[in-house]
Amino acid sequence: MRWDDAFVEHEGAVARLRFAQMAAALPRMVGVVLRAGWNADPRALAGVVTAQIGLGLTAAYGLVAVNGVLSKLFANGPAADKLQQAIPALAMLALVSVGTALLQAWSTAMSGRLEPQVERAVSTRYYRAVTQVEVVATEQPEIQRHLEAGRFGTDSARRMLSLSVSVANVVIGIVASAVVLASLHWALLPMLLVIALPKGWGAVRSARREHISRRHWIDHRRAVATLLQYLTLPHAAGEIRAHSAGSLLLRGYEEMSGLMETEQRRLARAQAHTDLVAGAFSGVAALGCYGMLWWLLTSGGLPIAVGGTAVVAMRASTGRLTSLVQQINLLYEEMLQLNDTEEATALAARHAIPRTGKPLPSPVRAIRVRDVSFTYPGATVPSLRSVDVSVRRGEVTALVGANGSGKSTLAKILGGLLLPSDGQVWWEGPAGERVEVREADRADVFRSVGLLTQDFPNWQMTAAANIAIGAGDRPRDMARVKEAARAADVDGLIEGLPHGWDSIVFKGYERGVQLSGGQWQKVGNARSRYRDAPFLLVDEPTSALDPHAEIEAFERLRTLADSGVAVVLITHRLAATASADHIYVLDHGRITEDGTHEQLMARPGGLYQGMFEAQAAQYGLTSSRGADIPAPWRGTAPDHKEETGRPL
Ligand SMILES: Nc1ncnc2c1ncn2[C@@H]1O[C@H](COP(=O)(O)OP(=O)(O)OP(=O)(O)O)[C@@H](O)[C@H]1O
Repeated sequence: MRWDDAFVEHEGAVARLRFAQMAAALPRMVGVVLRAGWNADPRALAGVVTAQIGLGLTAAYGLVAVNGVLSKLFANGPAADKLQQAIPALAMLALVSVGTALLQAWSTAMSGRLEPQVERAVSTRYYRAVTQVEVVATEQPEIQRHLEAGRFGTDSARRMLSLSVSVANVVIGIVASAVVLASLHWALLPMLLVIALPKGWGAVRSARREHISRRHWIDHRRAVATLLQYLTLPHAAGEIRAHSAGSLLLRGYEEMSGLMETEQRRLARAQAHTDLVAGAFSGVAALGCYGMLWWLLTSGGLPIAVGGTAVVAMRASTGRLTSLVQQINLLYEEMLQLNDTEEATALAARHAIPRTGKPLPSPVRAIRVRDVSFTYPGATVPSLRSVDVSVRRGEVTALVGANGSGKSTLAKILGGLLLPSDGQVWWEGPAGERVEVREADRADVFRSVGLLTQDFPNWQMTAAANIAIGAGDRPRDMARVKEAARAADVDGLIEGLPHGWDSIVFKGYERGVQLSGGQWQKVGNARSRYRDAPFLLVDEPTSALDPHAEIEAFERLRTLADSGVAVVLITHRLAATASADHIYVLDHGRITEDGTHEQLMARPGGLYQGMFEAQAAQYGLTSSRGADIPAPWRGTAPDHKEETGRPL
């Protein structure tokens, strides 16, 4: 389950990334973090930067003070006098320590304030971009993987900020030491670099290796996480016990974890090898440096006090370098992850639903689908072929057909979620003025549509939120939430729950309750009603309802259509479609028949007639015209056509 295709492609890209390119990428990524910090809280960012510069200066003054103390101590004269003369330099050292502590505290307070804001800014930008991606783009596995990979870097921004602060701190300290060392003797500076380089090389190499590995195994990690999630999910609890699915899942987890452990072992071995090589080179370099210092001291090129300061500075700098290498290693790892998030955000923007477009006619009266074909990305056959459909306000339009015939795909085309591969979808106004969906303002399209998909989400939220989320672009209106719940016949149930509308409709939370499948479907119906849109697309809205609830639900849809809404009903319950104003029959992505129930039943050997009679036979009803079949709203709803007329 490794990310095979993308793995090869991605490995190449990362492997080609040379040290210089990575060194160039680091400031860019730190720039992303700093920009996010500046936009979120400029005062806190300015505080952190000032504190860091101050810390660099105190480090330099500290070394100057050490040099002052040592020069006095190594000068000629009685010990008491030398100590006396060293007092001002010692006082400066003490002052520098107090200053360092104060600046450190200030930096900690400011970066603590800044970090969560930076994380929020980067996360919000990423998640906003991801939720605006065209549905069809999310169907492409390589896009989906890149978008998914971006998720791991959202908190990297926070860690990068804290690491950048530490790195800046250490770098400023090292630069200060370097300046002081260079001013003592020019040859001391290259020594510092020679010690640092091998460790820097080792750190970058390890970080790259880990990152490449993480990218290869991204699908694997997702699968392992999903397996574990099933084990604790309440809705899977029954099957896990009754079908012994738990042991199967655990076995799968163990096998997959075993593979990951092998990879971890490989990484650990490679890292140990790199560390050894880097440590050996660094050790040899340190030996050479101290040898050179010895030579400078013995050949008289360096006074003994300066030699002492150099040893203090080099020891401090070597300590700082070791910490710098560790910090840069972490920083680099975080940078690669943040880079993934930035790339995912940019990719999402490239595949985003356009934000501009022509406004729809006001009011929209109909949607006309003309000669529309649609093929899902990666599919070899089209799911829709040259489809012509008209959906009018004030009517119930039914889509029927065998499994996989294209009904849900057509509903998504009607709702503007998918754009046709060929053909047009026109949104039409009262005087026949029209806008094609590709040119339309899609936000306007989405505002005009209420949608209940077959697999609508059961949000782990309160009952009220589960309905109000049907119109996430409007502030919650409890009166309308209750009205929508009443329209879906679920208000009584919710009000009877121990915490009423505030009950969390998911077991396992405090105030959590469990709803049945049919009750959930009513909540889903209420949600699409709350949308209050002129076009309502409902895909199998009654599949989990009992017979009475089902009949009532269809009657309510009829009433809704009579009030001027266009209802598009997808169902396999053909008794319900019998009263639809117009029925389209799909077969392998084509519309093979359309008309009223009576017209379709009058076509001997027709697909609709065959399906209807097959269902009727289950009830022992045999009429070939379906006259014996009680349509759910026959006789109960007013004659809507007479009452409302056909608007178009
Ligand atoms: N996301 C997708 N990616 C690729 N192919 C898809 C996708 N969704 C559906 N299909 C294919 O498109 C065809 C039509 O599917 P669709 O879901 O529209 O059928 P349907 O008529 O709604 O079926 P059902 O009655 O079973 O709900 C099927 O062959 C299906 O496999």
